[in-house]
Amino acid sequence: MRLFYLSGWARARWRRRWRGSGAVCARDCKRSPTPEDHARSPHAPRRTTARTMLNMKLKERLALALSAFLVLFTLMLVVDLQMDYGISGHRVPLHGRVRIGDTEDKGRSAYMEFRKRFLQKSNGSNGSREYEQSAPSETSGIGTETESRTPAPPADRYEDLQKILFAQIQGKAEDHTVIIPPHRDLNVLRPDNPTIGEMEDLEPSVNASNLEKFQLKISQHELYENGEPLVDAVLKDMVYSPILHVEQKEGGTQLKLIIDYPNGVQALFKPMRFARDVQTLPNHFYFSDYERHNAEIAAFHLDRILGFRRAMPVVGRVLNMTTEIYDVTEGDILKTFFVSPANNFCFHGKCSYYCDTGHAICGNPDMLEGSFAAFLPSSDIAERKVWRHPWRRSYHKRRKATWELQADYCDTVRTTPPYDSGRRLLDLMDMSMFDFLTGNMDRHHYETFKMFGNETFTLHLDQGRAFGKANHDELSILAPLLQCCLVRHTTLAQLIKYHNGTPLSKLLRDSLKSDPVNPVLWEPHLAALDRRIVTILDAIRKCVDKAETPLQNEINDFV
Ligand SMILES: Nc1ncnc2c1ncn2[C@@H]1O[C@H](COP(=O)(O)OP(=O)(O)OP(=O)(O)O)[C@@H](O)[C@H]1O
Ligand SMILES: [Mn+2]
Repeated sequence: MRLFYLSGWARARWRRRWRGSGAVCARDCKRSPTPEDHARSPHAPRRTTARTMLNMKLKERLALALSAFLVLFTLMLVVDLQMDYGISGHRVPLHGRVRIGDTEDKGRSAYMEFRKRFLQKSNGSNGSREYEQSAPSETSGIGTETESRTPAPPADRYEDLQKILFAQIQGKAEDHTVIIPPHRDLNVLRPDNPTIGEMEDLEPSVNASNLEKFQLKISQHELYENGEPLVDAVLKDMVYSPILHVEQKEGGTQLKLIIDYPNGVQALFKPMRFARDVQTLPNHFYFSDYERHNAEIAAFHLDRILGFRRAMPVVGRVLNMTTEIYDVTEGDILKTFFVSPANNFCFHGKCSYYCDTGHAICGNPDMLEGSFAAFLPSSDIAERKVWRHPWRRSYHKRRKATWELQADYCDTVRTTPPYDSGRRLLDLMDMSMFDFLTGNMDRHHYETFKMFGNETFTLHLDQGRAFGKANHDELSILAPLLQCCLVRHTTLAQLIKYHNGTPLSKLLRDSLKSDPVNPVLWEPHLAALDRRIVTILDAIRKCVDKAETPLQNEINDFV
């Protein structure tokens, strides 16, 4: 209504315009029309048509009328289909969800839509919004039976998956092909679980640092035990110990510093570049994304909450760039320090990405926040093996990786050592879920400790590119899980526990409160965790359904 209301001022302007144009016409229309005017006149063609009609025979006139009627009727049908007036008897719900590029599924989705509406009606509820919201768009491809038979539940508690977990605890469903029960999982069985200290016959010296003690306690199946008090001790040392020396770490793509503390303690430092709410640039590929120090901190906490314990302890700390970096370093890096136009102290170091004046790391004015990751044991004590990740991305802006092109890629991986037996493939499934939760697309390699052979855990190293897009869930990170349809009983149990109980976002938020640079994560990143858990659980459910009724679900492939 407001649109049609004209103020006094506007009305006056409006009238003036009309009067103005009328005046123009009155002036112009006085002169005799030229042939050009004739052609322009709206009456000219109408007059010609009438004359032609008169000259026609009756038969021709009838044929013309019939054609006109047919054209009109066709037009009506088209309008009917679009607007659902019901003339054609073909009803398409006006607000029905339309899926683009889903030609095969047309019949089925129409059926699903009907069933959904029918069930809601008969249930007398208005739960359609909740239903739509509880169905994650990424995995709600072709509806499963579970989706259709549920009359808009307020929240899906994944009771079907819980049933399998319960059966496995009671010693049933032991040969499940998707959910691997504890008694078939070497991470649970742990027939042997020696520590690095035991393997190397090393004991911490009398005045050993907390980190040295921690390193010697790293075992075949995890970095540290659940509740290990040394974790907190190591974190505290990295925050409160004086920094004796700093040098740039060789290798790697982006700037990192090695921090030396007293007593031989070392940490890997990644500097803060942006505020917490700065997201990955939309036109940046994962491989040209900047590293985020807070992602390293949050990922350590998340890895611990999920019970993996495969990430080294990481903590945040604010440094004085003058006394804690510039004064205690030497070499080429010194030449890269400068004072910015905003009077902040900056440096850029030397590395293959973003190590130039345009991408400098700047303090405020000389206080710089960063992440400090406890150092892994040196290669003299525990050498590491670097593995190419089978689901590595192409790291090329146009090329695709093999796993993106082959739907049965997992069959190849499953039959190739070390993925054909033991815990390794299950570890990659965990890593895929961990990375999906954090949005980390940068898992090109992974590392293990050589001394433990193949039956050892995979380290969760380098989470610098995680937590970059809070509102985007990158389903391709789940490709290992989606293509192999394999998950540890223990991992699934954890995910269901967080989904049905205290949300993962809350647990992580609470855990991060102990960090000196808290708040570590932007809230939307925390919210994303709860949303992504649902996607993972949906994916596992689809795998289970597919395993139980393979033919019916053949078309339900995700990737
Ligand atoms: N906590 C640690 N202690 C000791 N060394 C580490 C630690 N974390 C990582 N490293 C080593 O440093 C290397 C580089 O670290 P990281 O992967 O985090 O940096 P990066 O610049 O992201 O590397 P890239 O660009 O190759 O991914 C790793 O491959 C690993 O071998
Ligand atoms: Mn990296």
